Amino acid sequence: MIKFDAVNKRFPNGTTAVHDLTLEMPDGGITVLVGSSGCGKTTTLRMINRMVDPTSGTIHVGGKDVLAQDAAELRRSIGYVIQQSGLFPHRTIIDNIATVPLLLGWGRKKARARAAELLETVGLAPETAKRYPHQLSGGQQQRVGVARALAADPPVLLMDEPFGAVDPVVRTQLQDELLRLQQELSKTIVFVTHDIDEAVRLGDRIAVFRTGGHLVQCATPAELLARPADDFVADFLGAERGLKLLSLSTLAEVPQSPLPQTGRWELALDEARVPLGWRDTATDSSDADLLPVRPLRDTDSLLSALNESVASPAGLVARVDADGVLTGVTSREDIHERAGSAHSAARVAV
Ligand SMILES: Nc1ncnc2c1ncn2[C@@H]1O[C@H](COP(=O)(O)OP(=O)(O)OP(=O)(O)O)[C@@H](O)[C@H]1O
Repeated sequence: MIKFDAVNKRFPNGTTAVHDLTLEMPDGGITVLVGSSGCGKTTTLRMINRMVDPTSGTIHVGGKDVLAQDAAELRRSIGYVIQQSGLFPHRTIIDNIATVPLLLGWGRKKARARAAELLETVGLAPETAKRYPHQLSGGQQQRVGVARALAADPPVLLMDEPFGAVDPVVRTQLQDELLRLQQELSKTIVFVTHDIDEAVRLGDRIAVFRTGGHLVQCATPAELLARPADDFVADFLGAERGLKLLSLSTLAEVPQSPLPQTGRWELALDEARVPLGWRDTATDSSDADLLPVRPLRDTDSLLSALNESVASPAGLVARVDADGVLTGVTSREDIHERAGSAHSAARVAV
């Protein structure tokens, strides 16, 4: 666990970046730090590995006071990922990833073997190893940055806007990868972002900061969305915070029924019973006129289901298994009902 106790950071020019911060970041979880620009997120993160030292207060990592440890040694024992990936431009990818193991005296062979293994872990092809950073896309460079931070298998990973510089599609992929990796590795991760959707998606806990380095609220995503501590947090979460809450529940527990055989709209299926689109039986339409269907799986969110139920001309969501084969349908009313109960549950649960 990472523990901040009454921590203050005042820079020599008089700026208070962090004000009286007391915060616990649990072991094996992702704590996301959010807040507007300049509210002290990066400074908070950098105090964990002593790139910045606090003016007062204490910080413990795994029960040890960081100020009592050698700063360089501490830094090597904590993974660190930043927005511009921070790769060494004149070193190959494999050597970039092997940096910390080499510094720790692992020997070139062992360090490279570990780096090659990590390339695969973060979803990069083995031939990437011999390339240089400028020969990779932004998203690939970020993956290398994550691999490099994981190289010495540190228990703690600090990530400062790691996916801020890539487009939204790549960003979602990188978030998925991080969640998959985290299921395997259970690192203690501190993740800084401006993006509240990213925070809700990744965070086990979210800490919201206000200008002047004040922590306003630290809670699970569901609690934050259902019960923001004050107007500042509510504004920060945005007008759609009710909908964001639905992104945290899945369709799994919403009942489904067999495809109705009557009604104006018919769901066209292929031979394997994979949905193709909605056919309007009131007109003389062909397969080319089918209206689009976006079938959903049990793992899809209630927010996706609500979206699809509004878009579907039949007001029905087509449900499919992992192979895309139809398992049943769910009505718009059932999804609304479930959405309402997800809200009531989040309001009372703490
Ligand atoms: N080395 C420094 N010297 C003086 N002031 C600094 C220094 N580093 C940061 N600050 C100031 O401390 C405050 C907090 O900065 P910090 O980078 O921690 O915020 P942030 O929330 O990470 O911001 P952003 O989201 O824009 O990255 C800001 O007012 C910043 O200008």
